[in-house]
Amino acid sequence: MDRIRIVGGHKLGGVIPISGAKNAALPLMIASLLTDETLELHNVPRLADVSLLLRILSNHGVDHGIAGKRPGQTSETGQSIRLRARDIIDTCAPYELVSKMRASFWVIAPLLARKGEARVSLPGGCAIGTRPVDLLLMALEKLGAEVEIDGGYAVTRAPKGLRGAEFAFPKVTVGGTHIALMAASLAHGTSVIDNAAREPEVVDLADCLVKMGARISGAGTSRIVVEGVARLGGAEHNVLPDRIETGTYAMAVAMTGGDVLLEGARPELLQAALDVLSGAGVDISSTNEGVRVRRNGAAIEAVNVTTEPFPGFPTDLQAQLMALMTRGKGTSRIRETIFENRFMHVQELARLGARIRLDGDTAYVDGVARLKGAPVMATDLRASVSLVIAALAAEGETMVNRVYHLDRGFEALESKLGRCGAEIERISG
Ligand SMILES: CC(=O)N[C@H]1[C@@H](OP(=O)(O)OP(=O)(O)OC[C@H]2O[C@@H](n3ccc(=O)[nH]c3=O)[C@H](O)[C@@H]2O)O[C@H](CO)[C@@H](O)[C@@H]1O
Ligand SMILES: C=C(OP(=O)(O)O)C(=O)O
Repeated sequence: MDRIRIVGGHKLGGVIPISGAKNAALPLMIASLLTDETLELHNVPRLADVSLLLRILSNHGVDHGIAGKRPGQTSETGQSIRLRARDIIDTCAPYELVSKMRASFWVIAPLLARKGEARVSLPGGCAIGTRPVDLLLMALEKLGAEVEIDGGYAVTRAPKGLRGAEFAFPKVTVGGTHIALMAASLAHGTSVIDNAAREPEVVDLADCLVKMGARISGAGTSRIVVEGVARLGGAEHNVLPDRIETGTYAMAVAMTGGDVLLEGARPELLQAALDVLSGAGVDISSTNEGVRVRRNGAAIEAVNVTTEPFPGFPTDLQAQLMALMTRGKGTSRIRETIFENRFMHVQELARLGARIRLDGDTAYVDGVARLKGAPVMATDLRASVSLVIAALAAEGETMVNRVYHLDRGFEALESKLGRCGAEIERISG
């Protein structure tokens, strides 16, 4: 199994290109199941989750190919892919594939909308919480599907097609909103989705569906209206830049000190996180090329932050912020409200010398003068990268084990950081 070795203590300086967003690319790829024409996606990150989803989509009959490079795309970052689901050959998504990645469950919506049936394994448990799918199934039921759980599978049928409906999610759910958008786009009649997720990735999916012929208004607000259409067609779409990758590198630069341009980043996608960093004393500025992050000598001030659905501070940046605050001046308070068990990084950060107390959904982080390298291991994607951030500022060597978590969501991590002066290498095997 690969490991990443980091020797801390180097300031970061230079340019880090921001990749396409994993969490936008995945639902966009799944949307290819809604049409028999070609969906061409650009700026798709080269990630393990993308490769796995391609396997899942192939299983349903999606042909895929890598399209030519676009200006600015290197062999290391970003790819253009063409997806075509001429016919759906299988409406079952098996346990072996779906259990590896939560987002793969979302194929349930286009399979049902296009073929009138779907049998999809319930997604596996995950290191950040229980993550039920009750609200996703509720949305499909509201749109006229019959749903039952059979042998660990969600089995849904709508033999006469889905029909538009008006409903509200009792809790904001990104995946629920994605699948409601896809299903409602091919339903008979109009749907109104209240308390919809406002995340930029939802807007990106809606924009692409509109290019495919869907009639959607209000994406990005908590009330989305979808007028169903009889069929959708092909389209070409650029995946939006990854706001979580942007925030992660911003925190890495804040941690080590230095001056880095996050090229292609869009500040409006993560304003809450950038505001927290500014409040902590980090110099953040928007330029025509992206977001510039600087910290030269100033102390990192402690923060008081609660994770919330967009436009609030994202749960996917909570672990990274916690890593940064291990070097903060005073005690930071970080409250996690989205996932009940997203603190697996706490015990690993402690190996590096961090002082963190947990009290229910809140972590209290007492800043320390120095961290020291150690072997660490994390159990999920963002927790893993929080260890990388801490290691960049720790004295001596840190070995981050179980790198496959990082490969799920961070494209070319070692070379992006290495080119900015970090001492970081992957050790294979
Ligand atoms: C691939 C992808 O885009 N993943 C993101 C997506 O996950 P995902 O779409 O799975 O997260 P949700 O927004 O659905 O989850 C939000 C909350 O709702 C709960 N819930 C969700 C569905 C349901 O049927 N029942 C239920 O109770 C969840 O357990 C969680 O407590 O949004 C999360 C919240 O921004 C991010 O952390 C993930 O990175
Ligand atoms: C939790 C995440 O992903 P997933 O929903 O695929 O587990 C994430 O991207 O941080």
